[in-house]
Amino acid sequence: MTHDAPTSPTLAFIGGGNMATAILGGLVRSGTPGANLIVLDPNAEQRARLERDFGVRTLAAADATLSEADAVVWAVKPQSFRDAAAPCAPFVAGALHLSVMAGIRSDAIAQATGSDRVVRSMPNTPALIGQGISGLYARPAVSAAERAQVEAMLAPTGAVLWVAQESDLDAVTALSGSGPAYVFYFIESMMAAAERMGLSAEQGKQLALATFGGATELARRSDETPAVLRERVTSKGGTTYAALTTLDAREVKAGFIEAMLAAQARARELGNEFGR
Ligand SMILES: NC(=O)C1=CN([C@@H]2O[C@H](COP(=O)(O)OP(=O)(O)OC[C@H]3O[C@@H](n4cnc5c(N)ncnc54)[C@H](O)[C@@H]3O)[C@@H](O)[C@H]2O)C=CC1
Ligand SMILES: O=C(O)[C@@H]1CCC=N1
Repeated sequence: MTHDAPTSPTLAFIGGGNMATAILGGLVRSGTPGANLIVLDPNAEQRARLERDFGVRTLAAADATLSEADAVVWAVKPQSFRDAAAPCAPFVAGALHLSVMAGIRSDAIAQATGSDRVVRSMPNTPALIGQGISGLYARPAVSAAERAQVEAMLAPTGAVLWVAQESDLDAVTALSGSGPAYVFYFIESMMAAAERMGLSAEQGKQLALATFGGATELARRSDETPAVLRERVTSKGGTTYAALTTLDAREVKAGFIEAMLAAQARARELGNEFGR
């Protein structure tokens, strides 16, 4: 899809790091002209990279250029939000705001920007290849058309899932936001085991990636639950049984659930530290 430059909204990104790059890449690939994208980042290397790769306009510090933005995307670390927002606020009170920051509550964003039109999202890094999923929450002041605008902005990065309560985003953060790291952790473990069993790390990686990809696709296409699909792999007294019995003896499932609850608690804590 291509947009005509005059009708394409102008978007300003505050912070031009990993997450901003993932979203910018999707927008540019799907036809948003670089001239309609403004990125504010104090880091000169980030600015040079984004100008070169996407043809965006960049700013080293907040100025009146930001008032051109129909929507502002907040993509700084939660710890940097307050410092980043203060100099931008005079220029962005009339805009729609989309945040990808973990933990920072929409109250805090509305207060810091002077705009009640705030959508919070929690994307994940597969957004870089268009296979992410973002949890989304909109404050009541956000219109249906603006929700659709946010969906269109995020569409090139993958799927979206709206939640009705803002607190649900802490769970989304623990699941899909941090989730790619759990999958990589699992793949690393499989690769380490492969080496212990005499395969090369490369062979281990090939087998692990194909297994993850295949099992995920099977679960997606099947009408059965993941539990039933697991049982189908597990012959009584067989190899999978031996593996799963060991995982259960080590209480890996309970440990995993505890780990995700810790991530959710940390997301809440960030909100308490940096939100209102
Ligand atoms: N990395 C991930 O998997 C995910 C990250 N997030 C959230 O995305 C946000 C950004 O994370 P990343 O892109 O990974 O971080 P990053 O460190 O790659 O990018 C942050 C950027 O902000 C810039 N910056 C610092 N101070 C600034 C200021 N005052 N004004 C403007 N720009 C400033 C930095 O120079 C840097 O380029 C975080 O709030 C994080 O919670 C959300 C979902 C997933
Ligand atoms: O670890 C973090 O805080 C961010 C949020 C989700 C993924 N990375």
